[in-house]
Amino acid sequence: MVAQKLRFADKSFIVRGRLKEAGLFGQHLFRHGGKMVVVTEGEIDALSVAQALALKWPAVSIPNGAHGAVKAIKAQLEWLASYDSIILWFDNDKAGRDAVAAVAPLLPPGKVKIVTAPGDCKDANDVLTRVGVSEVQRLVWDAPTYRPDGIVMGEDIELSRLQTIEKGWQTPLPELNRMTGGIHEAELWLLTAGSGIGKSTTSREWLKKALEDGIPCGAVFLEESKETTAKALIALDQNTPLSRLRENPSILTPAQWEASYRKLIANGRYFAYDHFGSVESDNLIAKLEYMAVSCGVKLCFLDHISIAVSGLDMDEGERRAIDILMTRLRSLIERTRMSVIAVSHLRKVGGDAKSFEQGGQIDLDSLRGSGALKQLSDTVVAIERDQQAEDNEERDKSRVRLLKCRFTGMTGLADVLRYDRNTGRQVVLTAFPDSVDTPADKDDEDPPF
Ligand SMILES: Nc1ncnc2c1ncn2[C@@H]1O[C@H](COP(=O)(O)OP(=O)(O)OP(=O)(O)O)[C@@H](O)[C@H]1O
Repeated sequence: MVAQKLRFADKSFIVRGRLKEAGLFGQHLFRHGGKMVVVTEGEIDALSVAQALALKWPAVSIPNGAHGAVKAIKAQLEWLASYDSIILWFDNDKAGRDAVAAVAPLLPPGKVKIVTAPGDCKDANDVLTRVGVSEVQRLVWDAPTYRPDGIVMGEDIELSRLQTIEKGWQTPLPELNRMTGGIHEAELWLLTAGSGIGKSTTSREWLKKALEDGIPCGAVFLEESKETTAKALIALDQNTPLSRLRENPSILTPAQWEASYRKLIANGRYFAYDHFGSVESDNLIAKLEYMAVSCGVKLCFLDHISIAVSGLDMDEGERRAIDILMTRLRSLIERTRMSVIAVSHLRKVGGDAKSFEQGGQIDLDSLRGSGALKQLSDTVVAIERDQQAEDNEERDKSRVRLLKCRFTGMTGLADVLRYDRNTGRQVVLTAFPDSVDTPADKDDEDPPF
């Protein structure tokens, strides 16, 4: 005997000796190893379970109540693990439930089962005295196996959910669509190019098509006001260069303004982020979450990553800030299932290599700021163009290069685009391959998300 616990009629108790050395209450009666052991929160509960199981099965109790559960279990881990099945039956109250949640992950995975006393019964002794022996037996034998949060049995993954069609939204670029399958639910796409090559122009073209396809869209263009973005969409719709429309709004008739405005802006599915010059990253993530959850946005355009992190006050600089933003963005996308197309910049090329503004070839390591950009994105699309080409036609021609695509694994050159200076539109020079749906074929289809 190393210790004695004395319990008085008023439920107060004192301890004599060294309880720390005593192990679990009742443990000394049972051997090392066996099929099953029941662990309760109190001594009387252990006696109750033992009696209900005809004294044939080990039943022990932690010595110090719920608050000492973790320590007591940790000290006897080896002995408990020697049993095939460890049944935890703690009290049906907050302290008991918290103790089970803290103790269960300490024990070997797959061995732990949990009993919860039914209804208003507090513990095993309560069940024995108020309901009876057979209920105690039933609860012990039927105890469900403990599984940590987030672990799912294969059987619980429904077959029908595996058979759903995963259709991507088709961008305006047919070859890119063929190579990627389009933008699927909960995907993070990066769009990158050298300075002034046409990232924003491309994003707006895609945004316009998504709105026409009936998809609720978010427009987070951090370098321009919400009015400029809206004006740019109207300019695209009216095949007018934005610069011309800004200088002279009356090149469009009131009816033209109204028609494009109703179609693309005031249509119930266009949501713009009014950033007022503040682009603090925490705030940005909260706004994106709101767009996804409360506004039902399925496709969000974020132009661009570097300005989104400029509000983050980070000693470690831009790389760390981009890591954090990308990680938050990724988890937001997983939570909300919204897809994001984010614009990202390129680093300066070193040495004699051609710059990205002069048509230099882009690869994944050209992304500026952090490895997280390529790692956490599903798809990375680059646009290459020689801004300084002698030949006008060559200067306005850009090549779309797929750098990464998780969905299909394809990479390489995709579409070729020509920028039409008279209309401000990107014209796709790629021929529509037979296998790709033309926009006309898709008229009567539902949107993919
Ligand atoms: N393929 C193209 N050929 C020629 N000019 C283009 C092309 N695409 C866009 N432009 C024009 O180039 C200018 C810059 O385009 P845009 O703002 O889209 O570039 P960006 O890559 O987003 O620039 P930044 O790096 O400053 O964010 C715009 O005036 C646009 O009209």
